[in-house]
Amino acid sequence: MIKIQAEANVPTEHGTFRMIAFSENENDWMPHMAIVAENTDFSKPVNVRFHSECITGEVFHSKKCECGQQLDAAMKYIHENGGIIIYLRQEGRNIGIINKLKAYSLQEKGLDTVQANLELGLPADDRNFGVAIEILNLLDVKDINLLTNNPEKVKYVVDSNIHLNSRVPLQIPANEISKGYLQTKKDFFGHLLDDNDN
Ligand SMILES: Nc1nc2c(ncn2[C@@H]2O[C@H](COP(=O)(O)OP(=O)(O)OP(=O)(O)O)[C@@H](O)[C@H]2O)c(=O)[nH]1
Ligand SMILES: [Zn+2]
Repeated sequence: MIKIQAEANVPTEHGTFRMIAFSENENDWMPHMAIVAENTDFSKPVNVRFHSECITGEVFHSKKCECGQQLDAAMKYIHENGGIIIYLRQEGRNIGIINKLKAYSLQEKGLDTVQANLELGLPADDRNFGVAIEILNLLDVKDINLLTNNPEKVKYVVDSNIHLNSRVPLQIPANEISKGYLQTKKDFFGHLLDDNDN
């Protein structure tokens, strides 16, 4: 069972957030995180994003995906409207950074995101959002607006004890490099993306 291990207020470029670390024990160096905007009103549906770690996109501003821009957009959104980002340590859709770089290497040879994972003998997406539901329960959140384009995340909430009030799209316009990646998300995973954006 995970629990809150530590929490503190952290000022950022997007405002100040309460950062909370969740794990089974305090020696976990990669705990899941929740960042809670100061003006969050828990008596109304809470804006929530489940965000999977992407070191290439978020730290190094990779152009292959839109994860860094989505994280920034979500921080800005919850700073303005209240809400929580649940930052999940699911690098590379939970195959880890070593396997993700191996997959990128295969992508350089022409495979798409999904084909590359399968070629490595790994699932196309190995994530489970159950832990995000657990975190919402620990924070006593019962009703949410979910910031996502991913129908799988929507399904996890619908199948849980949390009420889904609405889905808020979080679309970032494609660039020349991310175009194919976004098209695969739409075609293979059924992500809810508008045509004119990718
Ligand atoms: N295996 C693999 N993982 C990737 C690749 N590109 C991005 N990722 C990972 O994908 C995760 C982000 O998931 P996405 O499927 O892009 O988006 P999502 O979070 O499911 O959906 P949204 O809520 O709409 O953003 C992060 O963990 C990234 O590290 C890739 O080419 N291969
Ligand atoms: Zn990414």
